[in-house]
Amino acid sequence: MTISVPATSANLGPGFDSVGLAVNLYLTIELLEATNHWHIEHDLGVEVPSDERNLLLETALQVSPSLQPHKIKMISEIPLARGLGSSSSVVVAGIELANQLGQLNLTGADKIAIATKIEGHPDNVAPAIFGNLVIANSIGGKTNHVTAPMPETGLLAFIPDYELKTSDSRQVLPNEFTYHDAVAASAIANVAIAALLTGDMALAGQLMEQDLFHESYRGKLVPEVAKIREISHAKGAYATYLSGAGPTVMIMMPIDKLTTIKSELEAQEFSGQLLELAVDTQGIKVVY
Ligand SMILES: Nc1ncnc2c1ncn2[C@@H]1O[C@H](COP(=O)(O)OP(=O)(O)O)[C@@H](O)[C@H]1O
Ligand SMILES: N[C@@H](CCOP(=O)(O)O)C(=O)O
Repeated sequence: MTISVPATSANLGPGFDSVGLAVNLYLTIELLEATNHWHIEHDLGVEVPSDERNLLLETALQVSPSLQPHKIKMISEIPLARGLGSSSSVVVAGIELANQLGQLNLTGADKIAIATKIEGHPDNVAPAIFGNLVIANSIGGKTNHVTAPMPETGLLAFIPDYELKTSDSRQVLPNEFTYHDAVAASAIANVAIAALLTGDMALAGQLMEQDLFHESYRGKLVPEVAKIREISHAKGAYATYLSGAGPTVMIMMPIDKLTTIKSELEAQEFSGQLLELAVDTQGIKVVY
C-alpha cells in the first residue's frame, strides 16, 4: 500500500491560518513488511528520525496506539521548512496510515479535526487532505471547511536555499490587533476569498497583496519578496505572496505570462529554485 499527500501553500496573503492550496509535490510512504520495530527508510537527512520519533509515526500512534509495527519507505518531494507544508503532509500521512492499518474508517471531517489539533491551524492540513483550494477555520475544537476549485492560474514557486521554521516565523507576529485593524484585515480577506470563489483572479491578486495579518511582519525574514513582486508585476502577474510561513514566494499569473515571468526571475540569480507548479485536485491518495 502507498499513501501520497500533496504539498500545500497556505495563507494566499490575507487568508492567514485559514486558506490553503494543494500543489503537485508529494510525500509518499510505502508500507513494507510487518516487523518487530517500526523503521522508516528515507533520505531526508540525519535530523529526520527513522523510528517512532518521526512525525509520521508519532501521529499514527497518537491516533491508534496499538498498530502493528512495519517497515516503511518514505520519499518526499516537499522541501522541509520552506513554507510548502512538509510537516502537514507528514501529519496527514500519519493519520491515513493509522486509518488504513487500524481500519478506523475515518471520515474527511475526522481527519481534518485530528490534523488541525496536531498542527494548530487547518490551512495546510485541509488542502493536503482534500486537494484544491480549501477555506477552513477551527474554533473551540470544531473545524469547518469549504473546498473549491482554484480559478485558472499559472503558479511559480521561488524556493530559497535557506530554511525558515514555521515556529520561528510565527515569533515575529504581533500578539494583538486593534479592533479597527482586525476589521480592516478581515475585510481584505473576505473580498479576496469572494474574488477567488467567483474566479476573478485579477481582483483576488490585488487583495492577496494587501494582507495585513502577517506578510509585513515576516518580510524582513525573506528579503527576496520585494524584488520578486516588482519584477512579476512588471510582467503582468496577478499576485505574489509568502507561501505559508515562508520563505517560499508564490507567484500567480495568467498562463500566457508564465514563461516570461520565469525567465525574468531566473535572470536575477537569487539563491534558490524556481519551480512551475500545478494545483493538486485529489488530496490524500491511497493505492493498494
Ligand atoms: N518527511 C518528514 N518526516 C518527518 N518529519 C518531517 C518531514 N517533513 C517535515 N518534517 C518536520 O517538519 C519540520 C518542518 O515543518 P515546518 O517548520 O512547519 O515547515 P513546513 O511545514 O513549511 O515545511 C521539519 O523540520 C521536520 O521536523
Ligand atoms: N498559517 C501558517 C501556515 C504555515 O505554513 P507552512 O507551510 O509554513 O508550515 C503560518 O503562516 O504560520
